[in-house]
Amino acid sequence: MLNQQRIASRPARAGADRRRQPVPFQGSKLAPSVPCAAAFQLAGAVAASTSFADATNSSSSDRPLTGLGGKPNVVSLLRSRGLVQEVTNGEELEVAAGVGQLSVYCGFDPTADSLHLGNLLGIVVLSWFQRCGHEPVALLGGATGLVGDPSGRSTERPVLSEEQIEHNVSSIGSLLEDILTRNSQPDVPTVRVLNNLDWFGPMSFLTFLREIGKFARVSTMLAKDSVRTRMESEQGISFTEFTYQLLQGYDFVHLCRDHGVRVQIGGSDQWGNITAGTDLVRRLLGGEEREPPACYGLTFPLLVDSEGRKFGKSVGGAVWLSAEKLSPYKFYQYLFQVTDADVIKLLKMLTFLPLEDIEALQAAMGAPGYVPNAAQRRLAEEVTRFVHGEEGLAQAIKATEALKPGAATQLDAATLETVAGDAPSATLPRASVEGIALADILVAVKLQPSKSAARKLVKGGGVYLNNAKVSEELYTVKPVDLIEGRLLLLAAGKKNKMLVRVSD
Ligand SMILES: Nc1ncnc2c1ncn2[C@@H]1O[C@H](COP(=O)(O)OP(=O)(O)OP(=O)(O)O)[C@@H](O)[C@H]1O
Ligand SMILES: N[C@@H](Cc1ccc(O)cc1)C(=O)O
Repeated sequence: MLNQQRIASRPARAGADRRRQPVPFQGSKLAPSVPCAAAFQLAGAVAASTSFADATNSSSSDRPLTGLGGKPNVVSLLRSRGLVQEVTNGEELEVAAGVGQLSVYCGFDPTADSLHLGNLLGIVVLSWFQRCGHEPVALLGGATGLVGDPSGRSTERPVLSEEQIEHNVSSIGSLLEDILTRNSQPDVPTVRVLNNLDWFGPMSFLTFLREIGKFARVSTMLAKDSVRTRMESEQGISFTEFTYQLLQGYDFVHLCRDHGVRVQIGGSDQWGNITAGTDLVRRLLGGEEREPPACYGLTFPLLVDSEGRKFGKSVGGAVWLSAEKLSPYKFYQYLFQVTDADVIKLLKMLTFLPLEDIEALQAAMGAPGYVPNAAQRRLAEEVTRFVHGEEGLAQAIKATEALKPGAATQLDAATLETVAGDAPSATLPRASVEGIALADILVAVKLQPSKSAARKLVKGGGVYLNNAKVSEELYTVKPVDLIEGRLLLLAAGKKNKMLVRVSD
């Protein structure tokens, strides 16, 4: 029996498949899973935070921005930032968004225990709706995750166990709630996090067939790209995945009828499922004598890598949003290293910076005196702050500073552990560290090939102990050198770093 009481319908604390036209994203210059040797050279900077008024100033839009209570119209704002691919009834939605508060939802299937950078677009768009006065609803696919969305996939999804899905629902539920709640202002509607297992769990198969299936046309279902492409493949498509669009479609019906949700958003690969929803809303909630509620779908372009593949879990190593799976430092570094060709587009799509600030950065990039990577730094700061908060950003900047060659940053064990995955590390017994010549330790951890080479390097000023230069040839390591009694950061030359853990 499925446990339906995980992330249930709880209020938050504070508050086509066709026409895929992905946004080319050249990817980072550095794959996230690759230890970032080059990244050690990058310096961080403390960023200024962006006020709501600034963030929603989209002066370069050529459309009138009229929204709720003096806030911009969310649809034109999203258009101006390249965040609209298709809308089911664009003009009408734009009018509706200026007239009253809308509830808008984005669904996330629990196919992993974290979301990734591609999914961040959905969170950003939800946040924009919220900033413009509308209510964001994050829907966890506790039920749909058990079925598997065929959209954008050439093969069947692996079936995950109920326990795994349950675990993933709980992890991504907390992540979504944390990000959306932390980034919401006091004067905007609070976030709701729902789980579709709450309504599908208790529904019998017969009820599904009689009350939902009866309203679905098989010809329309077959015409969806997600189904058509798979039908043409050797493997075909299972009945299970074929029905997926009806589950997502019915979510929209349920959310519209019971929660007043009027808009569904998603990546462009979700167009087929989203229109299945608007279609079912018309059929189930409208009739000869009653107008169906006006519901809308809006898709945003997919972020794709340099080879045009959807930026997600499977391609090139996911850039995870959860700090447990990817440290804020690595997340920051990934964004810091996107190419010049991508950075402006990403600033528009992934940050809340005013367009005029982004345009100013763009102009500065081509002008003399431009500090290299200033635009990348801004991108990394803004997005890291949005995902990991001020604390996560501070941690990322501190780690970046600490790993800068010759940095004079005060090191602490937490910072060092943060970057442990990026610098090589070694473990030595305490007796092989305390009272032992630094040159010998350099050899023991293979930073130098021989004692003589190590001594020469120390003497020449090429060795750093906890970021401080040591030039005494026979220097011996003392207990006070150990950071929190257990760690040393050694560097031979400016780039070769090694984290030494001391065991008892
Ligand atoms: N690269 C991307 N750019 C924009 N939106 C994306 C991207 N990847 C996923 N999304 C959106 O995030 C939501 C969740 O998508 P999904 O679970 O399919 O992501 P995924 O992890 O990439 O999937 P997969 O399991 O196929 O790798 C959908 O609305 C989807 O369109
Ligand atoms: N199908 C979406 C997730 C989703 C699930 C349920 C919905 O109602 C909406 C969206 C995806 O794979 O990413």
